[in-house]
Parts: sequence; structure tokens; C-alpha cells
Amino acid sequence: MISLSGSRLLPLGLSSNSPRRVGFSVPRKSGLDSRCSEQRNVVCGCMAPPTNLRSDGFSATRHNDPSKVGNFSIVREHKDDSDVLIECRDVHKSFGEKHILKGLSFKIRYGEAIGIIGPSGTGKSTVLKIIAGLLAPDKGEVFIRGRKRVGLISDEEISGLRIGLVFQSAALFDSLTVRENVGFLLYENSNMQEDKITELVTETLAAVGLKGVEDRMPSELSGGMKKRVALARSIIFDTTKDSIEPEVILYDEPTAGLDPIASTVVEDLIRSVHTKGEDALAKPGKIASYVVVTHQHSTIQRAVDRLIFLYEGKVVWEGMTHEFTSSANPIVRQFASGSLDGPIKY
Ligand SMILES: Nc1ncnc2c1ncn2[C@@H]1O[C@H](COP(=O)(O)OP(=O)(O)OP(=O)(O)O)[C@@H](O)[C@H]1O
Repeated sequence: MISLSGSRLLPLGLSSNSPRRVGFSVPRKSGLDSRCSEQRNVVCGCMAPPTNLRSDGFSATRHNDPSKVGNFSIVREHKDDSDVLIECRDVHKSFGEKHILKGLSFKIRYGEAIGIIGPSGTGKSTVLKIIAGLLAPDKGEVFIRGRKRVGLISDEEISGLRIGLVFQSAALFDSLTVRENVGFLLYENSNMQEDKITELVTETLAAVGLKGVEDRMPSELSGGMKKRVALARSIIFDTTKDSIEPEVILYDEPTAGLDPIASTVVEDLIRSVHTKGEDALAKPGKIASYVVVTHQHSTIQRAVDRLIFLYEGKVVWEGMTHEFTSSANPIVRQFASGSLDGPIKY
């Protein structure tokens, strides 16, 4: 079984006719309600695993040899799509006159560690919000485990897939302690006893390498520590539920603003909570798949396996991370080298 945890998200301007209203309820016992009225959460649930998984949790479907197909894109043919968790198909999105996404299509499969890259303003964060169900595409379709999302219906309502989103800014609640931030969804939604939540918060913080910070306020943490707290908040699970399963996490620029060493720590943490990784307590991670939007070369190299390159509202290249710097695609080459000369104009 795959389990995917809920997200904790700040208001992003859902349309008023959204079928999914996600206002936070009053957390039990912790008195968080008056301080968190602006917050809301997204989706919970579980789902059956794809049928063709290997014992390591990765798809047994073999990739064909990489080959260039048309427009320099590297395309890998899969025999079947039973391991596809998320698919965007011909997605369009405009903000007023700005046509941002112009027919975006890609698939994310079980077990994948994906990076979404591309020039600023090309719509990477917008894609994450569409995947998370915070924004609806104007045209095109998003499929969660093969089932079509209509409007802003949550992933749980569609297929049980739980998707967490970690923002660039960490998006912690400044007026809450680290403990309250990390345990927020459990205080709010679960039937767990408060002492159990406290225990779980401590354990989850330890898993991301933080000890003794439970009573601190976010303002007392460094930027890197805040990101770790945000990660802990995304991977905490309700242990009273029948199935405790991995989740999909969407990271929006998780290393932005960090020094190179702090970036490495966060990149390794992202790896460690994946099912292929091992957390700070030497336990296997529970995250089935993740997607990282990033500009940082180190994060591309260290934290993800496959890249999706967006430019002018479309996917112009997909390939493995090691193929990125040797790509013949002029857009990718310019981006990888940081050159001012090339098709990308600023
Ligand atoms: N809610 C919104 N209302 C209006 N415009 C928006 C909204 N969200 C995004 N945009 C615009 O859409 C474009 C794409 O934004 P997005 O944040 O997705 O780009 P990005 O590729 O993540 O950029 P960056 O790499 O600089 O973070 C930008 O021009 C942005 O100003």
C-alpha cells in the first residue's frame, strides 16, 4: 500500500466555486485555532500499489534505451502505465492575459525522484499547485492514479493519493512552536492522544536531524532548520491508522537561500525520506515519489534522478540528471551553461 500524507498550505486564492473547501477546524487541546485561522490543509488517504513494482518499490517496467525523438526531447517508452501516479495532459493555464502553461504534458511514475527546471516565470510553481489541486487548469487534464481530476477535487477524493507540498519559504506558522507546527495536522484531524502526537513529533524531528527544538518558535531557527521542520511536518503520519504508507511530496525550491552546505543537508534529507533512502534514525523513508522545483545545480545533481524542463509553457526536454549537461537541445544547453546567448531571452 502507498500512503500519502496531507499537505499544509497557506491560502492561495482558490476560486469561490471550488468543490473542495479546506478551512482548518479547531485543533484539539492545543489551542491552535485562534492562531491558525488563515491556514488550511489539502488531502489525505491511501491507495493500492501499482501491480508491477519490484521489491525495492520501483517500477518493474523497463525503460527503453534513451533516444532522441523530435525536438531534442529524450523519450522513454514504457510498456504500460500502471505505475503512473500523476499525469498532466495538454495542460493550459493563464493568469489574466498571461498564458503561462501552453499544453504541458508529462507523467510521474511510482518511485521517481523528479526535478522540474526551467527559466524563471515559466510556470514551474504553477505546475506544482495544479498537481496539488490548489489551482485548476483552464484546459487539459490532470490524472491521479489514472483517474481524472475535475476542478479542484482533492487527490483523496480522486484516488486516495496523498500529496504534500513543501514551499520555498518553509511556510511555518510564526506564532506556533516547532512542536505545534509539525503536529498541526494531527492535532487538527487525528484521534491521536496529545502525548502520542508529542512523541511522534519528537521522533519525526529526529528523523530529519533535529533534536531539542520542539519548544522553539520559527523565528529562533535558521533557514535550513526551518526547511527541516517543514519537511518533518510533511512526513508525519497518523500512526493510529490501519495503513502507514509513503506519500508524494512536492518541493518548491527547497534549497533556495541556503548556503552550499545547508543545501547539501536538505538535499540529502529529501533523498533520505524517499523509500530508497534511510532517515536520520536509519529507518527507510516512506515517500513513494517526489517532485522538486529548483534552480540550484547542486539540488539537480544530488536530489533528483530525472528532469523535466519547462520552457514557454511546455515540456521541451526530459531526461536523466546525468544527461542534462550533455544535451544537444539548445535551450537546455544555454540553461545548463548560464550563457546569455541562445534561444532563452531575458
Ligand atoms: N495567482 C497568480 N496570479 C497572477 N499571476 C500569477 C499567479 N501565479 C503565478 N503567476 C504568474 O505566472 C507566471 C509563472 O509563475 P510561476 O511562479 O509558476 O513561475 P516559476 O517558473 O515557478 O518562476 P520562478 O522560477 O521565478 O519561481 C509568472 O509570471 C507569475 O507572475
